[in-house]
This record gives sequence, structure tokens and C-alpha cells, in this order.
Amino acid sequence: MIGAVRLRDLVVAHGQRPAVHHLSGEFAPGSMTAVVGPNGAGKSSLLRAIAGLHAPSHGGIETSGAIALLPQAAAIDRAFPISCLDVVMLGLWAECGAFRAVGRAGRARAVAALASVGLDGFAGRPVGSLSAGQLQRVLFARLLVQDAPVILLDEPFNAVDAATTADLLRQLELWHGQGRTIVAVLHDLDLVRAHFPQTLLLAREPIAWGATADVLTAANRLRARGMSEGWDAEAEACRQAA
Ligand SMILES: Nc1ncnc2c1ncn2[C@@H]1O[C@H](COP(=O)(O)OP(=O)(O)OP(=O)(O)O)[C@@H](O)[C@H]1O
Repeated sequence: MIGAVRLRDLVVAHGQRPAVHHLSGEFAPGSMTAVVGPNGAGKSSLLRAIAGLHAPSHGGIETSGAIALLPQAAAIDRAFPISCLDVVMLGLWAECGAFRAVGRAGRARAVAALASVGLDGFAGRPVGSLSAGQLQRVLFARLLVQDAPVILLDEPFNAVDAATTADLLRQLELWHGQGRTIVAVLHDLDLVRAHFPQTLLLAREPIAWGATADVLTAANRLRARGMSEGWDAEAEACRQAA
């Protein structure tokens, strides 16, 4: 079914060290899920694996339909001399191919996407001149033109002020209302409780996955913290995955 993401005994490792350890479950089509957990819990590694940027070392990921990823802001090179419009048009890559120019219609879609995230008139601005919130709006405009049934977001509200967060959350809820599958890595648990019906609590291993109120209990959070501290930087290779 379009928009489903199924994980089967998934292990994602960097070298021999597992970042995500034996995770099974499904992001159902049209679901809106927060992925939470301590630093180093494997959240970014999970999103990158689902997006096809990092091959699993064990188990599998089944997806149906295109996947769009909003990477962590820290992973973006803002010194690269590229305009806001160019960044948004990169979202048309899958549609247009690497070596074909984006046509007039694609360009118009990119300009309209910038306007709909509140950046009318920003098309020619170099991304290096943007505030953190404006850059995040540009990246949301890129997600808009990608028009994917599955949208993955890695800390989308990091270093973003309250007004921008509210605007971007509205966009997420619009996508959710359109039946897209949303998976977002987040640290603000109040925001998760208020806006995300489903939560996956990860500490390399899954602690809990289901309705947000059932997952974000004090006991589960304590367990996640304990497990994360137990898995220090010298974590052993995963023998089961070998
Ligand atoms: N490219 C890499 N090479 C080697 N190790 C990596 C790499 N990326 C992540 N790791 C390690 O994998 C583990 C999980 O990292 P990951 O970034 O997935 O966690 P996270 O939950 O997203 O953390 P944070 O909340 O701090 O962003 C960490 O121990 C990290 O050091």
C-alpha cells in the first residue's frame, strides 16, 4: 500500500557498531509518528536508512512510493553558492532526471512552493544569507515540490523560533490530512504530545512504539536513558547481525 514503511529486524551499523538494533514494525500509510530518544540513539541513522542513504547491515526495509527526507540542518553546507530557488528545484530531480533542465512549469511550482512557506520574493537569495528559520522554510518548500507519499524529517524545528515552528507544524498537519506518512525526529516531548498521534521511542533498540501517550511514560523514558548510557561509544559489534 502506498505510503507504508515496514521494518523487519532492522540493524543499521556504522562499521561494526550498531546504531539501530533489531527494530521491527510499521509506519502505517497516513500515520504521523515522532521518533524520540537520547542523543546517539540511532534516530538519524534510522531515517537515513529508510531514505535509502545507508544500507541495513541486517534485516530489511520495505517501502512503497517515493520518500522525501529533510536532513538535519547541521548536515547542510550553507557555504555552497546556490539560490533558494535552486535548492527547491533540487526537489524535482527525481521527476526531471539529473541531466534535464527543469521546465517552466517546474520552475513555477518551485516559486509557488517558496511563496506557500512565506518566502515570496526569496527565489534569487543565496541560501548562505538566510536565518536558520528561513533555511528550514526553504527545505520545506523542497519537500512540497517533491510531493512524496512518505516524508521523513530530522529535527525539523531545531534552532527555529516559535512562530516558524507553528507555521511548519501547520504544513506537517496539512500533509498528514492529505494522507501522507510523516516520520519526524524530535526532542521536544511537549510538542510531540500535542501534535503526533504515534511515537517510536528508540535507544538503539526499540523501547516502545505506538500511541504517544502509551509510549512516553516516565518508566519508558527512564529505560531509554539507561539503555543509551549502557551502550557507550565502544558498543560491541552486533553478533546476531553478523
Ligand atoms: N557516519 C557515521 N560514522 C560512524 N558512526 C556514526 C555515524 N553516524 C552516526 N554514528 C554513530 O551512530 C550512533 C547513532 O547516531 P545517530 O546520529 O543515528 O543518533 P541520533 O539519535 O540521531 O542522535 P542525536 O539525537 O544526537 O542527533 C552514534 O553512536 C553515532 O556516533
